[in-house]
Amino acid sequence: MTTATSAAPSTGGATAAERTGARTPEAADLISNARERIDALDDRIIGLIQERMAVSAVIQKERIASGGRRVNLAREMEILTHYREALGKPGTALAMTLLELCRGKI
Ligand SMILES: O=C(O)C(=O)C[C@]1(C(=O)O)C=C[C@@H](O)C=C1
Repeated sequence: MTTATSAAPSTGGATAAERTGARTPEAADLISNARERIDALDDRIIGLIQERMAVSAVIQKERIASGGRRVNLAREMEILTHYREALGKPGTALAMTLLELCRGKI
């Protein structure tokens, strides 16, 4: 087994081991590739959240213009349940954060 000590010029001279915490070049390679996929997924997730915020703003504007309130708690309960059923308890926290991003703090 070789150790992961090769320097990476594109990242300020840190070794693959330092960048990834791996102890072999093979592990460092796998981790680097998987991190690229995670970065790409995070970019898509952020884009989807921004799209969700825009759609939510359309709904809220229309409801307020029609004389209604910004917030619809019954709908928020449906969303919280949806996320909790899909992701467990942390899903509820995630949905609450999404709702805060979309309608502000209440
Ligand atoms: O579905 C609505 O009625 C919305 O206004 C959208 C939304 C959301 O972002 O999901 C935002 C605020 C409401 O309190 C409930 C849900």
